[in-house]
This record gives sequence, structure tokens and C-alpha cells, in this order.
Amino acid sequence: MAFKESDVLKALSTVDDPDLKKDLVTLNMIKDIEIFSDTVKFTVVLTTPACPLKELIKNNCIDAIHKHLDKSLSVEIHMTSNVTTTRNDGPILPGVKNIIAISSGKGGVGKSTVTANLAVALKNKGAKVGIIDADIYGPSIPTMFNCEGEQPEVKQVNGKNLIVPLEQYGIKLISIGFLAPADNAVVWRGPMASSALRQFIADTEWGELDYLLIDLPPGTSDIHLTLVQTVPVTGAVVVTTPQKVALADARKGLAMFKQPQINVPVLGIIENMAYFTPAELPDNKYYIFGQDGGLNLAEKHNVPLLGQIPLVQSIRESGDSGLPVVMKDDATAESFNQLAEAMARQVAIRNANMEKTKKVEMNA
Ligand SMILES: Nc1ncnc2c1ncn2[C@@H]1O[C@H](COP(=O)(O)OP(=O)(O)OP(=O)(O)O)[C@@H](O)[C@H]1O
Repeated sequence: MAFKESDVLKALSTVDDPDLKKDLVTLNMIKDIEIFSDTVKFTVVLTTPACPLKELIKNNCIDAIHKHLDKSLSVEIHMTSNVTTTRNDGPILPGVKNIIAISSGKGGVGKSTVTANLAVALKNKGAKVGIIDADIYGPSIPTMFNCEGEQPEVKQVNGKNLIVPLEQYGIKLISIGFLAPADNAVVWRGPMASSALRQFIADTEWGELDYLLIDLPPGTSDIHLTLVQTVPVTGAVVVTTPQKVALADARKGLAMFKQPQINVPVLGIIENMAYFTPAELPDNKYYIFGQDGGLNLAEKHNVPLLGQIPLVQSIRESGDSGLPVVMKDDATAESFNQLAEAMARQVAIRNANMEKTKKVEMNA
């Protein structure tokens, strides 16, 4: 064929990543171009394996080659990903690309359920994921991952003791619940809880992760301050249910992350229990906690709504039985898959457009 690699790049420079609003060549997303007599092959490196725009970008690349080079060419595209990061310095968690705080204003809105299912959904799409369960009032991650009563090992590396996270369903896990029986949770208040969180961050062998999710206690607490003082947090999500009393507290959570001295980007709001759907009437929606409360909050505060998760019996049952519902192949699982894509997308947008987060320096 009478064209070169530079011609292929020129054609692909007409294709934009719709989220990052730049072309794929400028974004350095095109690799390994090979040209044969009737075929062009190349790799597109996306910013997350959970990219919801994968098919669109692929089709746009094929169209661009046909339009700008030759419409009879066969185009073979290998779609892969390399999760982006703004964390490339500092001694803490050097292999972790993105640290995501999962918070809620009120207790019991489903923050841990969302964290568990988000983690598994991201992992199913090919990401490396870990969870720190720092919810001192009710660490539920051990139950949700069916590893209650287990103990993480401690090993020595260069004379330093490091905690080795447990691994379940491909997710690395550490929980404040592994360190004390649940009915002893009250001992974790105050400085001990903060010190445990610091250990989970700085003295735990996390290795390489694309996303480390931190399940925080409800409300705004010392633990939140410890987190932002220990490590720069890539972004925060706020989980809420739609009723007025939950939204009022979610608003406080949003305000905390947006405070100038904290300044953690809010990736979005997750509306959990957005409507009730009975198993025998899967097409029916009952807005028992009110309709679109999370959506309205997101619009009012100009942050994305990442998803609306239904109130479904199987979500509760799966949580209790230690097998996150997203591992089942049904409509409920799909709502968490879409949520994972939406969150990963916001992380990529945040990393492309915003400065890296700074660790908070202040006296709490
Ligand atoms: N969408 C849902 N549908 C059905 N049940 C749900 C849903 N979300 C959460 N639950 C159930 O509600 C209960 C509370 O959920 P979860 O423990 O995730 O909340 P939380 O916000 O983390 O609570 P805490 O305040 O203790 O941290 C659990 O029994 C869980 O299974």
C-alpha cells in the first residue's frame, strides 16, 4: 500500500476521545501500527478498561481510516488500556494509581454495598482493585466478601512489618473488622482508628493497583481528615439515598471535600435505593424514598450523577451471603457495571484535566 505510518497517524488524529476532548494521537493512545497490503493494524490504549466509549472510539477509528486512507482496507484494532494517574511521586502507595474515597452523609445508605460491587465490577472489566474498609462504626466488607474472622498476615520487608491484604474474588482487601471483633468496634474511635487507617495506607503491601477504594465511616469524621492528611486522594464519591434527610447529610459530605483546605475533587454522586423493584415485577419501579433526590442534588451542586441503583432484595441477600450481586449476570448487576464505567470515566476526566491532589497539611 502506498501509505506510511505517518498517514495512519494523520487519519487517526481526526478521531477525538469524546470525554477528554482531544484527538487520540495527541493523547498518545495509538501504538504498534502495522501496515500490510490490504490491512492496517494498530492498538488503541484507553484510559480505563471500564471505558463505556470503547465501541464508539473503535468504530470512529475504522471510519477515519476508511475516509482518509482507503475504504477497502481491512482495519484490525486491538483495544487495550492503561489507567491514568496523577500520582507519580511520593513514598506512600507508589504502585497505586488512583485513591477513591467512598463516603456518605448518613449511615446505612449502602456505602459498603456500593464499594463492594464497584470493586468487583471494575475488576471484572480488567482493572486491579483494592479496598480499605475504614468504617469504624460497622466494618461490613468482611461480611460482603465472605471473609469474616480471617486475619491478614504480616511480613517483614527490609526490617519493616508490612500487612498483606487478603484477596477475595480478585480484590485485595483490608478491613478494620479484621483487627477487632465487630462488637468491639467502639474501641476504634479516635486516635486508634486514625492510626489503623495510616497503617492500612502506609504499612500495607498493596503492590500495583489501578483503583484503591476507601470505604469511609458515614458523616464527616477524624478518619476523613486522617485520610486526606496521609495521602493525596484522587477523588471522592458520595453515596446517598433519595429522601430529604439523607440528602441534607450528603450535602455536608460534598461541602467537606470541596472546602479549600481539603480540596478533593468530587467524582460524583451515587443514588442508592433510587426505587424499589420487586423480583416478580422487574419492570415496575416504586419511588418509596422519593424520586431523583440524588439526581437533583448532583445537578444543584454541578457534579456528575454516577448512577441510580435500585432497592432490590437480591442486593441485600448477596451482601449478607458474601457474594456481591454484581457477580450474578442480571439486571441489577448491570446497574453496578454501568456505575463502575461512569466512575472510571470520571477518574480519567479528572486525571486529564485537573492538577494532582495535594496532601492536606493542617492540625486536625
Ligand atoms: N440497593 C440496595 N438494595 C437492597 N438492599 C440494599 C441496597 N443497598 C444496601 N442494601 C442493604 O442495606 C444495608 C446497609 O447497607 P450498607 O452496609 O452497604 O450501608 P452503609 O452505608 O455502608 O452502612 P454504614 O453506615 O454501616 O457504613 C445492608 O443490609 C445492605 O445489604
